Amino acid sequence: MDWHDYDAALFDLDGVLTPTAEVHMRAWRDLFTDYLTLRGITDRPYVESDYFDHIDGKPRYDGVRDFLASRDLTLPEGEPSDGSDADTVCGLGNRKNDFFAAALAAEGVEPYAGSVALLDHLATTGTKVAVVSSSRNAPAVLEAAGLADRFEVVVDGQVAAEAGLPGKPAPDTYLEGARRLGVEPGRAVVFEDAVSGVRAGHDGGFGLVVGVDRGAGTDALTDGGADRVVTDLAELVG
Ligand SMILES: O=P(O)(O)OC[C@H]1O[C@@H](O)[C@H](O)[C@@H](O)[C@@H]1O
Repeated sequence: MDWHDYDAALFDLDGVLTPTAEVHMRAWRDLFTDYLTLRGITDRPYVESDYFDHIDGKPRYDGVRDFLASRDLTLPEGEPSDGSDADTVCGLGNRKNDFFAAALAAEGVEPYAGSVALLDHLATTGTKVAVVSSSRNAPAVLEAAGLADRFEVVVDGQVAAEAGLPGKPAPDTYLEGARRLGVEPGRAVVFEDAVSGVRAGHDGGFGLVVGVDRGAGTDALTDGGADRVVTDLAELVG
């Protein structure tokens, strides 16, 4: 990998820089297992592949809506300010966030060592870096992981909602990250562990889309638009 071929690297956060995709995954499992059980829906319980097929990488309320649609269920949209007990798309998403916040507070977060090694390397090559995450928790996770100071540009779920940008798999948040860095998408590399995210990078016309396989699978990431797939970002050092 010759980093002089590129001006910037845009990183997804959960599952790329920090192992928090797993924390989100558990929170979604707890939410939907409770939800389906309480409603007596037992014919198709929540299973692990539901996360990768319907939720992974998408903004909070899109994840709720898309999972419910997989079970032919719909709920009123509600408002982001809905309490976590509201039977709305936003209420369920906020309930999931209660599970996520509790786990983050209890467990803390350490970044992936290989990802830190790549960030250290990019600091020496002068490559610009940004975080592009669907999560509204991205600033808190970056802070908890000790990575916040490394990124001047962070396009997170809250920023996207305020700017009216559609979330992944739409390319808009990655394009906004490149715009804020002042680089052409064709000269930037996207790092993503979710199929929705590699699709966003591919459709945004980025110079290279790297799939990071943390469980989605090489085939799914390649089919989604990844140009190459790695299991650790240290593979891209030097
Ligand atoms: O609910 P939040 O923190 O805004 O996160 C939304 C999504 O953020 C993404 O980064 C994760 O891959 C998803 O699993 C998560 O659901």
